[in-house]
Amino acid sequence: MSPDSPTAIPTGAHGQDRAALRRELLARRERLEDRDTKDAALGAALLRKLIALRPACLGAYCAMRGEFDPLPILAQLARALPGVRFALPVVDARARRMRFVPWMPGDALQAGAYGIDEPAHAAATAEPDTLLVPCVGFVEAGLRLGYGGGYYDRYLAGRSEVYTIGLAYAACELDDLRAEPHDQLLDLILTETGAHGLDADAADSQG
Ligand SMILES: Nc1nc2c(c(=O)[nH]1)N(C=O)[C@@H](CNc1ccc(C(=O)N[C@@H](CCC(=O)O)C(=O)O)cc1)CN2
Ligand SMILES: Nc1ncnc2c1ncn2[C@@H]1O[C@H](COP(=O)(O)OP(=O)(O)OP(=O)(O)O)[C@@H](O)[C@H]1O
Repeated sequence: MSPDSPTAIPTGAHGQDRAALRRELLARRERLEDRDTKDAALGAALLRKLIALRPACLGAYCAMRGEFDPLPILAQLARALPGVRFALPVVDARARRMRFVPWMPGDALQAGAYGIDEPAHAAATAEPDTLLVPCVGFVEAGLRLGYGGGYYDRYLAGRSEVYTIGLAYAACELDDLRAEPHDQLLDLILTETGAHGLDADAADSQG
């Protein structure tokens, strides 16, 4: 547990039952207070980190179920880093796979699998060098809990060069989560109160 998140959920209550943990975490996210303040703090930390990283192609996502919405930050980043490209996931639910499709702020979106918005024009495929990863829960070391589809783990398997930034709220920190063999550690996890994950110290020192 990190010092700035005294509320990390003890997994003891649920053992390592990922489905039960997911339910509790999603309920916590729905009950979050001061969402606007938290979103502003997380958005500012994310923008600062991205300007320092200077991605060529940033993979993002369209928020659902109370996730942090990164799209406003993309528009700000485009102004700060001329030439930066973006991509959004397009899900093939039957194959349980996703790929990334080029997208720029203002381009059309339409509802896709699970009701998540995706680019309306999805013929091209992009290969992001930096990826924003929505987290249902996380542990300090950079392990992430998602919705249980395994989409990000499958996408990232064999793409170890992609720099991964998990986005979460501090209330969704778990004190322990047993890694499964397919789980991919995230390089960095940003919340409204700080940085976690493999690269957290570097992020802190960049402010
Ligand atoms: N905004 C956003 N987009 C994303 C993800 C995400 O976490 N957030 N994904 C991250 O992976 C992928 C979609 N993954 C998902 C995986 C499961 C469910 C879902 O609703 N599962 C049902 C279980 C039913 C089933 O297995 O078919 C459920 O939770 O009730 C939704 C999205 C790609 N796009
Ligand atoms: N690289 C992989 N190859 C094959 N199956 C995988 C791989 N990664 C994950 N899976 C499968 O996907 C399922 C869900 O994994 P997990 O519970 O870690 O999902 P998640 O990370 O929470 O979901 P998501 O990424 O969709 O938000 C597991 O049953 C796992 O076996």
